[in-house]
Amino acid sequence: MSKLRVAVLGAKGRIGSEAVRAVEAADDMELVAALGRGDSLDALIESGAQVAVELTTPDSVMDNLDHCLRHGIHAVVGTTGWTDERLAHLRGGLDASPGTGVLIAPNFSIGAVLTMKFAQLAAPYFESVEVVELHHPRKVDAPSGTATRTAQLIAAARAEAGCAPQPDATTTALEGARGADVDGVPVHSVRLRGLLAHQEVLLGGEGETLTVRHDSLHHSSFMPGILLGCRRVVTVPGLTFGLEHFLDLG
Ligand SMILES: NC(=O)C1=CN([C@@H]2O[C@H](COP(=O)(O)OP(=O)(O)OC[C@H]3O[C@@H](n4cnc5c(N)ncnc54)[C@H](O)[C@@H]3O)[C@@H](O)[C@H]2O)C=CC1
Ligand SMILES: O=C(O)C1=N[C@H](C(=O)O)C[C@H](O)C1
Repeated sequence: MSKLRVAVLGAKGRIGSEAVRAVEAADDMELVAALGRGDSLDALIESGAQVAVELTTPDSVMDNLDHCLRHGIHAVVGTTGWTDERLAHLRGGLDASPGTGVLIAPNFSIGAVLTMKFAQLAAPYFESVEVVELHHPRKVDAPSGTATRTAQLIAAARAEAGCAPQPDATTTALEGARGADVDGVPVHSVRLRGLLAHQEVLLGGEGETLTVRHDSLHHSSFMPGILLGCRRVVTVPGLTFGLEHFLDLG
């Protein structure tokens, strides 16, 4: 059976360099290109890549994806910075490239995907929910893509269940003290030397609290999700948002 031809964009970065090793080690894949900032995207076409794994920066991802879609190359995207406007632009590119698939995964680790599921499930049963994400200090964006997605899922679950707004008597606060407001859910970002990628969802009700915590301790935690994404994205045209859609979570 022929191997899946995979390229990695952002190949010298923290997660990109790990992805290069993971693709090289996968029996069913061939690493055909490993591109860094400044490398010509023509190499993607010349390499015959079927899938591009996009692990660059929020300022590069859109141009890279535009290029992939123009050439019918499927994409597995871990890069953060997604807004409604960016998603609308991407959908336009996909409409013009029928048959091409793009997976955007706010988080490739199974534990983080489950954290989001658990938080979504629990959120309607508690009066208060806040998200705390903790990352290494070289991260350029805040809140994390995972925390933003988690808060959006929580807010949607609470809206669907008809939950009242969260109790909060704050009338004066130093700017930022209550975190960022993502669809009504406070999200707090910590940047700390020694950490990699961590998240807590704090839920509070009458006389009880529940904490759902996930820790990525090494970039290897993201690799099974990236490889799964490459295998599946070539079979699912259009936009898939969230790795959970490629997992059988029941
Ligand atoms: N979805 C997930 O599970 C994960 C997502 N991430 C996200 O992946 C992105 C990268 O994270 P890190 O590796 O920590 O950052 P990093 O800064 O270590 O790596 C990014 C790399 O991309 C390169 N780059 C920038 N523009 C480029 C371009 N146009 N073409 C090719 N390479 C380019 C940079 O030179 C750098 O080497 C971030 O948005 C981060 O949030 C990181 C870990 C897990
Ligand atoms: O920058 C990182 O490191 C990570 N970025 C992603 C995010 O913003 O959610 C995924 C994970 O948290 C690691």
